[in-house]
Amino acid sequence: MEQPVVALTVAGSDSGGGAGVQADLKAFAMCGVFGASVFTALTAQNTMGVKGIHAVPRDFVAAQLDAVLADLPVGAVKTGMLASASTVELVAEYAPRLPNLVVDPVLVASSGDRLFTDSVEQAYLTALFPHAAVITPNMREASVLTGREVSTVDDMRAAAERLGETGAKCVVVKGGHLSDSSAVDVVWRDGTVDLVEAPWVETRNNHGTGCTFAAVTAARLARGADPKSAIFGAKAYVHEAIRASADWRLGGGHGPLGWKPMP
Ligand SMILES: Nc1ncnc2c1ncn2[C@@H]1O[C@H](COP(=O)(O)OP(=O)(O)OP(=O)(O)O)[C@@H](O)[C@H]1O
Ligand SMILES: Cc1ncc(COP(=O)(O)O)c(N)n1
Repeated sequence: MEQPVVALTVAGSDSGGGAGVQADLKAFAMCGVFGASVFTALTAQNTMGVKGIHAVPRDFVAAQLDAVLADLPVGAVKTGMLASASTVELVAEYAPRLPNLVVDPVLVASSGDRLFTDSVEQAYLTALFPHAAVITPNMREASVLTGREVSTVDDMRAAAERLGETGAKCVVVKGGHLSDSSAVDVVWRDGTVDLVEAPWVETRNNHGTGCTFAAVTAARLARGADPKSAIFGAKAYVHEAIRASADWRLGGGHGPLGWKPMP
């Protein structure tokens, strides 16, 4: 009998259900992958913003990682909100045991609220990125991480090349914050750059797009896809999921994405 493929998310809880672990597990399920979850933080959050963060102590993040890795055949790992430099460093220590590691360097929520309790940029750049199969900063995160403005596709390309110097095998700079008629992401791999595009969907329901993109990438890597096809599949899935909820009015702020099973 065929056994399920397993992916693991290491991320924060979004009490509003749109982002974080809640979004990741939904995306894994839509890709036919069983999801395990290590919580790094609880957030008191809704579509309007982040009201509070309660970080999980480092030792208990480690205990969760130990429990999952000792028992389940994890095929890929996605990290989201890691909440503190200490947790970023902890995940880096575990990285040799984390296959197909997709790092979404979450710094700020779509509401503009900070999602970390101290300065995590350096820990991402020097400790975690060198272990990553794919990293997925958005434009704002790429700007913070490179110390340069990222507001055009050329800037995204330059940022992707610079972030490739950290040792990450593949870099996706996501363009969800480009005001354009098309949603363009820049994919850097082995010194070559590709653009991946989808039509722009006019909606305010974009809470969790980044989490979902990285989770689908990890799910597809776990199922054996190569990085490029995993990323192109994630782009197609996110487009469909945004379309599925484009007309919803759930909550007073940035609403969540819908879902759609993906072969
Ligand atoms: N309105 C939209 N229409 C089509 N694609 C979109 C839209 N908004 C975002 N995307 C796509 O969703 C993916 C995630 O991009 P985005 O830049 O929003 O990430 P993010 O800022 O990390 O997400 P989040 O809002 O969850 O933090 C990218 O592929 C981006 O192009
Ligand atoms: C727990 C958690 N993880 C990640 C995000 C980023 O998602 P978004 O930028 O869509 O708010 C979030 N808001 N909350």
